[in-house]
Amino acid sequence: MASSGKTKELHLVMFPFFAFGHISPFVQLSNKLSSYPGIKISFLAASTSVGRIETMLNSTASTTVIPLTLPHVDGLPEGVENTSDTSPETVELLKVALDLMRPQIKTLLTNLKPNFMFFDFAQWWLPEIACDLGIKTIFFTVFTTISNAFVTSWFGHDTPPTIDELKKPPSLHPITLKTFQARDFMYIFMSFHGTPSVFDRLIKCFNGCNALLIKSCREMEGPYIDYVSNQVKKPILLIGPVVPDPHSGELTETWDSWLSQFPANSVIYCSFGSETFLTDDQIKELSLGLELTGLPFLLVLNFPANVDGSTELKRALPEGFVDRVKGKGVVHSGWVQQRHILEHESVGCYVCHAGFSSVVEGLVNDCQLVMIPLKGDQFFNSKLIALEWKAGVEVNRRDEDGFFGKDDVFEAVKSVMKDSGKEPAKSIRENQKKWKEFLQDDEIHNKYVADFVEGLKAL
Ligand SMILES: O=c1ccn([C@@H]2O[C@H](COP(=O)(O)OP(=O)(O)O[C@H]3O[C@H](CO)[C@@H](O)[C@H](O)[C@H]3O)[C@@H](O)[C@H]2O)c(=O)[nH]1
Repeated sequence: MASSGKTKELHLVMFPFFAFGHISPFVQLSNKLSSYPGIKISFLAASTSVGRIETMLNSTASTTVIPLTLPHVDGLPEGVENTSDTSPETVELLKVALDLMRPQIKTLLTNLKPNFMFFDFAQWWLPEIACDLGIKTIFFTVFTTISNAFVTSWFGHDTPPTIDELKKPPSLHPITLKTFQARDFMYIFMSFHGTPSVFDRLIKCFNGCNALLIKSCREMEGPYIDYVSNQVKKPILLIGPVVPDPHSGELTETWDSWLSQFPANSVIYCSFGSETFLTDDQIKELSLGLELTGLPFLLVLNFPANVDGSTELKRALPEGFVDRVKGKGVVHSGWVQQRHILEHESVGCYVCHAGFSSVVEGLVNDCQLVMIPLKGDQFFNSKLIALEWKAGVEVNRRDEDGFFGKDDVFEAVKSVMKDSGKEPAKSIRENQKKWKEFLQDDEIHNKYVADFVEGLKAL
């Protein structure tokens, strides 16, 4: 092991799945830990993502990004090494490539000899090779504990749960899922290209790791942490809320001057993160709903990598919409400086997909959250925020297919943005403030990190 010598250095290897929604939390974890004395980090990444990851990591001498070579997989175009470069048809092939990397990772670990390997949900084979090499493994789940509680509800089932069972997960009682949400979850039990399903990967990760690391804390998700702990029967380490470090740089002049024309807290920022795409119907209803509110808005809509964003926008937006909202609403496709935008004083409402980093960024910037969760963990994040923390609202959807209409969007925005002195807006704002304070409390963060490092050393 590398920790010999007087410094008692801990060498950690980070290995997220090839998706920025996964890479970002691993980067945030690395940034929290790299400033801790005696910690050295090696960050494994597909070679085409290295440059971007290096810009996200705090530049300390103790963190190194190590490029990986993805093997050739029939059907996966050369150079496609991240979910952001794939199409829905090829996305599962990234897991095929990942599974073929076992020998490469084994050689790398043999040379690096780290103390701990932090790995992601897809690398089900990792604990086995690490164990052979005497390296301890930490399964770092990038999802909220409520999402993990849902998944672990089905531990011990011989057959996949039915839609009706999925709608009433024992771990979430009394919270239930709608039919369209339960149907979406059938995905995790499906196998593609002969590789293990997400559920089978998760079981192997939970069972094989030495400990589970969750980016949450008792204050945020106490009962779910207890539930997961009971289900997985492994030590659980908590790193606390992973709130991104203060960002650097300024908001570009174009967006700054556009937003600055409007009164404080009046603009709706609407976006769906890095890998969530809306259907044509959803785009239509959402844009008409934003128009109905009468508030200024910045709507960001993205599309899979294999289609042209501006062509898709022209096709999907309602006829005449862009002209009608000119001066008050703007639609954009592509990456934006989300944290700078949410921080802008004119922005007061964030309509989003409930990706967890995004909701945290909304809460700490005093934006009222209106959530339209579209897949997977987003459904649970939204329930946590809207039903347990009561710090935001979810747009009403039809049970069977998840349809929402323009009026549903309008009503949800209205409920948090109009009459802020009346219920429910009043208590939602109070709760948002309470969570903002908690999420920004450095003392709590530092204590969690210190306890986590001690917990790691004790393993
Ligand atoms: O144009 C953009 C889009 C995103 N971001 C940033 O990207 C991050 C997105 O984070 P989040 O909303 O948590 O994740 P996504 O990458 O959108 O979502 C994926 O990953 C999350 C887990 O990390 C899951 O909760 C989601 O379901 C999954 O879609 C945030 O820091 C945003 O500020 C930008 O800066 N600009």
